[in-house]
Amino acid sequence: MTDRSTTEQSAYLGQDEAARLKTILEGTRAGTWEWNVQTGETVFNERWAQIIGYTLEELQPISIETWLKFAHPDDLAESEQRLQAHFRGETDYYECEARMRHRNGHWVWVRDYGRLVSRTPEGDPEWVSGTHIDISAARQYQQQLEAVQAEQLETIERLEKMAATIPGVIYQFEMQPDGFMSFPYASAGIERIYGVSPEQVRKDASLIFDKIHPDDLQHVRDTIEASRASGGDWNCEYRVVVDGHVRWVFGQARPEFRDSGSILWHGAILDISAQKELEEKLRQIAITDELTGAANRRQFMELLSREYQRYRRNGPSYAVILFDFDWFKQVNDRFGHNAGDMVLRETTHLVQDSLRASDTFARIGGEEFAILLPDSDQDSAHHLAERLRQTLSEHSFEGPEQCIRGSITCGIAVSCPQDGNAKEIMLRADTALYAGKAAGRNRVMVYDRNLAPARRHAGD
Ligand SMILES: Nc1nc2c(ncn2[C@@H]2O[C@H](COP(=O)(O)OP(=O)(O)OP(=O)(O)O)[C@@H](O)[C@H]2O)c(=O)[nH]1
Repeated sequence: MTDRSTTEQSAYLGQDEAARLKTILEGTRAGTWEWNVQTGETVFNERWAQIIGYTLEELQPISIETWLKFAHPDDLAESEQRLQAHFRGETDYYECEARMRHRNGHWVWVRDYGRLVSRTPEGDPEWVSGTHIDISAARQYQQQLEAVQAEQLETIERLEKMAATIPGVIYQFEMQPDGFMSFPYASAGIERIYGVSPEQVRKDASLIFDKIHPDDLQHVRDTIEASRASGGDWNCEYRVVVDGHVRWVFGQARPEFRDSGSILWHGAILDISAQKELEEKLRQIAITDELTGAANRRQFMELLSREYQRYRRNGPSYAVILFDFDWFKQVNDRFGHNAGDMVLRETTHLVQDSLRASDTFARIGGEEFAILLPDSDQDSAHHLAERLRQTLSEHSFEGPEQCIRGSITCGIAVSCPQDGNAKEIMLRADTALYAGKAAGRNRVMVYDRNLAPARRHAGD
């Protein structure tokens, strides 16, 4: 401490208490007022006048009317009410916020504190004293803050409304360094997708993971881990099961690596069940024969190709049965095309009833069918073909007017290590079928290298 400040300190402490209190008050920049309720006598300090842009001198003569003249009329009623409550002893202090007209015409907000300091011998309020503190800057700041908050609220409401229109959920998903996961934000749509509320998962994401289809859970975890490790977007299609109801969803999110060490993904999960359903319908249409509902040639060749690849990788042998209606042209000619269609449809049902789930049955041409028998040899294929031939030759196809009887000829071929592609087995089965037709029809013929080559190229 310097000599000078020591001297100042001694001078300050040397003052009497009233003078020191005055110094303290001046330091707070508070306007002071004292008012005799009974006589109307009023005393303000210089600061009181300064707050509204005047000197005390300019406001003379001072009375309670001075306050009433400068205070905002709308605030006076409230002020009066609080003052009376204090006089009645209901409050320890009188406290009020009010506007006062500044010399320049604008309003200044003051916080008005006061206290009754004496009563008349009859007990009526006498002297009241208090302070005015200029809170305009704080009020302005408060108003700006409220405006910003209102704007933020409006933005959130707007986003919530937009979020409600999408078939899914907008969210933030957070992973802590210790692996703990939560959804700090999730739009209301999370209820529709996962059957849980945003509040339920705000602190803990495990409820969501419980709803992911068990077959897809690892995939979801792996893709999240890949996004965490690479910093790339998370993209994932998976199933969600809520109350036994399966729903397909597509999730996409971008990770943000935070200073705290946690990762915050911002993204959306959309319900794509309808799209998946449509995709599945289109896929079914693309692989199904329209007339019979059996697989079509494209699907048959696709599955045959997979079986061939499996066989090449030391998989089990497989067999193909091709069969063709005998004299089908005559069926059409005698009974009409619709009756011919009915025979093809009914044949499909009869054959499908005789197959294993792993077998594939397809209509690969007009009245030509093919059966792919995985994990089968020549004997089992022959046995099945013979059974089908017999079933169909004994069957009466009930037409609108008369019963139709018919027969089929089958050609059989089995997988062969020398096959260079999936089509070769089809050529051999076709050669066997052609030989069966040539030998009189209504029979099963197994491929033999001594048979005459096929009349056409099955599988092309
Ligand atoms: N009703 C119906 N007939 C079809 C369909 N596709 C092909 N056909 C008929 O099947 C017949 C096949 O005749 P062909 O190839 O001469 O054979 P086929 O009369 O069965 O004689 P083989 O096979 O030699 O015993 C033709 O009359 C075709 O019009 C179909 O989708 N519906």
